[in-house]
Amino acid sequence: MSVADYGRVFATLRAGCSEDWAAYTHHRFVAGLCDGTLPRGGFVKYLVQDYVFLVHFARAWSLGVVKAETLDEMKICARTVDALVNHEMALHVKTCAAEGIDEEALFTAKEDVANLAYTRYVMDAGLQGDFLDLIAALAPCCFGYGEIGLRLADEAAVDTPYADWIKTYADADYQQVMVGIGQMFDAAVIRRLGADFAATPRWAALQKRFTTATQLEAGFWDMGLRAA
Ligand SMILES: Cc1ncc(C[n+]2csc(CCO)c2C)c(N)n1
Repeated sequence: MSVADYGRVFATLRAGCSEDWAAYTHHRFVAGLCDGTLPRGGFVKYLVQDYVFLVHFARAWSLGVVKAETLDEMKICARTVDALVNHEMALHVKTCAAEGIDEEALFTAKEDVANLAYTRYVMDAGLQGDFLDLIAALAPCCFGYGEIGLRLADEAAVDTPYADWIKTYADADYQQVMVGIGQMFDAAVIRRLGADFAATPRWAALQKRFTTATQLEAGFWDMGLRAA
């Protein structure tokens, strides 16, 4: 498994904002997860905020069901909503429970503005635009964490206390979900814009959605470091 398996659309968008992409995926917060030097307080603050993030992301993926034009698009979006609310959030609940934070406290946690800005930006991309606008804004989250998970599984210190987090995103089943999302993205873009999608007049606007969401991901890590 490698990022090459995430598809052509993602590869093109990633190459279209390589500096922002590097700032997101090689952020100091990520380096701290990798070598274990990230302060625990920063990680817990991040996880609490990330729980709220996933609640709103599940809403945005649900909007994908509404905006889908094919059954395959609908299935992938519905499956992702299920993965988020019934599986991915379990990591947050388990880790936070060990810190004395229960799920009710997670659900009602006060959102940091960097968190709020990101999820509402994605939601608005989908409300204002069509399915492609929505998925361009959703993409950095999926493929960025997939890419980070794969890299950290190789590079992480054996004794990093963040091995559970890394395992969640490097996990083969999880990677397969990312590959499925990447295939759906490719099909959705080619269906609407054609195989030469990057040469179409719409492409710049879709790249902008992806780049902005990538910058908001970096801002999310910054928030975790502010708490540390
Ligand atoms: C700030 C932030 N960005 C991305 C993810 C990872 N993520 C969230 S939804 C999703 C798609 C389906 O699981 C993925 C990979 C996260 N947890 N927190």
